[in-house]
Amino acid sequence: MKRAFTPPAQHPMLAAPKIGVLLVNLGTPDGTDYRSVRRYLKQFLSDQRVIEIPPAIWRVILNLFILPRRPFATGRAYAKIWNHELNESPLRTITREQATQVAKTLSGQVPGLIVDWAMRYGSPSIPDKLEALRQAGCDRILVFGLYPQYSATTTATVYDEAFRSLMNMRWQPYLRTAPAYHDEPAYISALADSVRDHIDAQGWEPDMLVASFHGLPQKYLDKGDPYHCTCHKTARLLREELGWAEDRFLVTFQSRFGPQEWLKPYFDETIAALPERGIKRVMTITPGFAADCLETLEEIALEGKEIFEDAGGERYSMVPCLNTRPDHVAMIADIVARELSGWSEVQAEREARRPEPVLHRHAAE
Ligand SMILES: C=CC1=C(C)c2cc3[nH]c(cc4nc(cc5[nH]c(cc1n2)c(C)c5CCC(=O)O)C(CCC(=O)O)=C4C)c(C)c3C=C
Ligand SMILES: [Fe+2]
Ligand SMILES: [Fe+2]
Repeated sequence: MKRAFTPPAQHPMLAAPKIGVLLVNLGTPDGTDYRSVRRYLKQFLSDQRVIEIPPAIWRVILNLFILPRRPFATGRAYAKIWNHELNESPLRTITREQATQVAKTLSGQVPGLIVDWAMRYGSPSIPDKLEALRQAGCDRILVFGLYPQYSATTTATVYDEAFRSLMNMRWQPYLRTAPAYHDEPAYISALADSVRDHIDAQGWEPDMLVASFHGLPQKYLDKGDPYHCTCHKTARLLREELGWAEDRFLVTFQSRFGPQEWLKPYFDETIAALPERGIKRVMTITPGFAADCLETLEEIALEGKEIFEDAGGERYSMVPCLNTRPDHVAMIADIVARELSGWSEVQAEREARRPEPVLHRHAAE
């Protein structure tokens, strides 16, 4: 006689299967106070993809020389750009809004899709969000690093963390990662349109457009990180899309950290030297950042203006990051849709087969 199978009480019940998308940016502290910034910096700067000094030596330097002091200065910098209304950093506000907008854009296109967001450092964390997506029924998840230019220090560490999170799951979702998009035509044209829109809004033409990318230690380029080359490719494509001459466009690298040599030319030195060459009206753009953050709002918009004006510059303005511009949201949504190829068809079939949400059932039942 056939006996009915009784699943154990703790047997997982699976919600109707769905597809998840997790947009991930770098991260940010929970507050501007010493403790919050220290916690964030400790996690960030303990990442061996970011700091390649042997861990035993680096731990001593980090704990004795960096963490006792740097959180004060970094906290003061965050305080200048903090979103007081929501009590969070602009990077967090913008990333959340990007996820909401991408979800809206794709809602009619891909059935059963959940779009969420996470931060590589700080909260909400990648493991927490992957677990939440799994709980919501996502058995296939696309992780999308919000970095236009691939670097081991950014893109790779996001994907490392995502795969590491799966190590703790008994029932893993299937994971895909989205490629960086430094030369996507839609990204380049959104950048060019953002420059044109900014010039219109400001009502003046710059003598020079300075494209500033976050720096890396020169050593990482020497060891094979492709980031430097892809930054230059983005910049060249942007200049060509704008139709500007080479002498009206510069590429620089910002945000040096530590005493070693970083990618050159350095942003601060470059803009300080422009006024004496007669270049008095400058606009800056930061194509390497998908969202405005400390590095753009404080370092480029505020500090950069001060450096340029102290050196005799007359007009200075930063083109905002692509943030939630409709062309940026559409570009992200298009890449997501492309990278879900195959999965969206499977999902459409699942939806067609199953009008009602179905709980997990055993074949023997
Ligand atoms: C966009 C690409 C980025 C690369 C490449 C990158 C490399 C990199 N960064 C540090 C050290 C710091 N970065 C900090 C802030 C920060 N970095 C990025 C992006 C890239 N970093 C962003 C978007 C932000 C801002 C986050 C926000 O909340 O707004 C900081 C913290 C601030 C400070 O204390 O100065 C540090 C430190 C290294 C060492 C590195 C490559 C090796
Ligand atoms: Fe950084
Ligand atoms: Fe290069």
